[in-house]
Amino acid sequence: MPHKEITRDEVAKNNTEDSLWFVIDSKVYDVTDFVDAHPGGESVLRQVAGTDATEAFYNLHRQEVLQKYDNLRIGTIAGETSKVIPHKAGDLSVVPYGEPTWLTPQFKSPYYNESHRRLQKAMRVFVDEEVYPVAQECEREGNTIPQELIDKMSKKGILHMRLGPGKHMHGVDLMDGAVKGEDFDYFHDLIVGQEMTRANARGFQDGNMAGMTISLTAVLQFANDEEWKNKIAKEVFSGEKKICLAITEAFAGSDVAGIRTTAEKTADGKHYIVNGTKKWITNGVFCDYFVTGVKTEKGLSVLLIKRQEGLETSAIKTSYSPAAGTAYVTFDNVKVPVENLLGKENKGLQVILSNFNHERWMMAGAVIRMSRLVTEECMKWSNQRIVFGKKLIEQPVIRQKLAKMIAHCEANQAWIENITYQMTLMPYAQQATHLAGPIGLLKMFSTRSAHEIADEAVQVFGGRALTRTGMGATIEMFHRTYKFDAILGGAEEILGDLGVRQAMKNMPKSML
Ligand code: HEM
Repeated sequence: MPHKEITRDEVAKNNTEDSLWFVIDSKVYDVTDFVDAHPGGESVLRQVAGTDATEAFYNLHRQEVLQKYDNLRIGTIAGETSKVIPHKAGDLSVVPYGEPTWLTPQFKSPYYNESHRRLQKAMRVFVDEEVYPVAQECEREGNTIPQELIDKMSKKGILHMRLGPGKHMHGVDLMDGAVKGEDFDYFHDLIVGQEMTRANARGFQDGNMAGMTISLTAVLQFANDEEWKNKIAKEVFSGEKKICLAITEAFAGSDVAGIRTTAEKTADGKHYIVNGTKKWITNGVFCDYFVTGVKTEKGLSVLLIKRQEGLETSAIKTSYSPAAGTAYVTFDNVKVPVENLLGKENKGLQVILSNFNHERWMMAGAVIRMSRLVTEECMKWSNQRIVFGKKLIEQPVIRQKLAKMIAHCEANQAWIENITYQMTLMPYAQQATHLAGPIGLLKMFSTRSAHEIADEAVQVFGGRALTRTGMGATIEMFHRTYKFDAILGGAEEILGDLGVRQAMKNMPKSML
């Protein structure tokens, strides 16, 4: 039926109570039975009955609406072809600046090779087909990630990849052979993070194993028993068990040393007894293991604590979706075997700090990608929306806003690629010495950019940026949630300060 050819005269005749047709982009829609269900109301559809409603439609809707309601399409106008480009899974954006330069055909990049391109393609298809629909539903309904998606990601090696390069990748099949585990580098890592962000659901983005990416690393690097480490890693990488990082407390956020949860050794020296609370614990609601910062006799220590009697979690309501599984965690005389100590007793700060750089770099990558998605939305909207009788893009003030947004996106992507390149050449310990500062500054700047971009995007979209559904949904979410990137993993001010302090360590002692 949809392939039927229909003339414009025929469409024009169907403008009655009993038969309501119109044309959008050379395709004919019969909305007779849809009028009652149309979220925008019945009268607006009757006004365009029998006519070409392309302009009216695109002034108010996203292209995806037509894909969703494709069952209303009854044919095409004889002799005409569609001008709208429908999105297919895996497609690159055709909007200028909608992709970073390395994914733009007319530009070259020194950083990416064929395996990066293969991985990008495979990830784009996977995110479009598998992650996006689940992410959107979880974000909307406030549900945490379904096991089915975790299992699919585990099979594709995505859980392994989220931890970055390392021994845990050796021999692992990644996206059906897109890249060998042994060859996986920080550019592959950047690609995975940036592609996953495109699911465009900020609460879900953290709910999608963010806890694992910042806590399992501590087990892999600091477990004191190889066999025990391998058992935990296997459980988590298979998706059977979930793990998160429990450091922050009501008493201490960026000020890690200020935590008050205690771990006292039992008289026989075989256990720690843990008491205290943790706040803002991403994924805590559904996790089996908690990599927990505790106060021991002479300093900070880190313990892997299993969910058990005495350990309770409750959901915290935040400004993003409960899909993140953000928890308040209480420990009441929780008994933990001493074998669960990560690193050395009282030397926990090193364990906690060791993963900060990767976490911050990863967060910067994500917010930079999300900023681009928002900029792309603004480019599309400005080109589509008619106000005061002309396209929004024809207003110089709008072009100024877009120029600013694009400049922020391009500057940040170029900076993160430069830092990523340095990371590929430095062992982890050297990264801490030379890159903790630049990564701190990058994260600070990328969230300052997000602040500017969110602000401008709301002005471009107007009222639609204030509603959670419809054309402005992406902007509404970004404006409501970009602060998670500005606070989590170290607040902007702390990171800026870290960057300058680290720079001053290399300042020559003599006056210059
Ligand atoms: C097959 C054709 C159509 C479908 C499937 C459709 C579907 C929808 C949907 C799902 C929404 C909710 C908002 C969103 O998700 O974007 C909506 C809103 C709306 N629609 Fe339609 N629509 C169609 C055609 C039209 C046409 C031709 C007009 C004529 C002007 C129209 C006017 C509106 C209005 C005024 C709103 C409210 C927009 C807002 O609040 O910003 N629709 N429509």
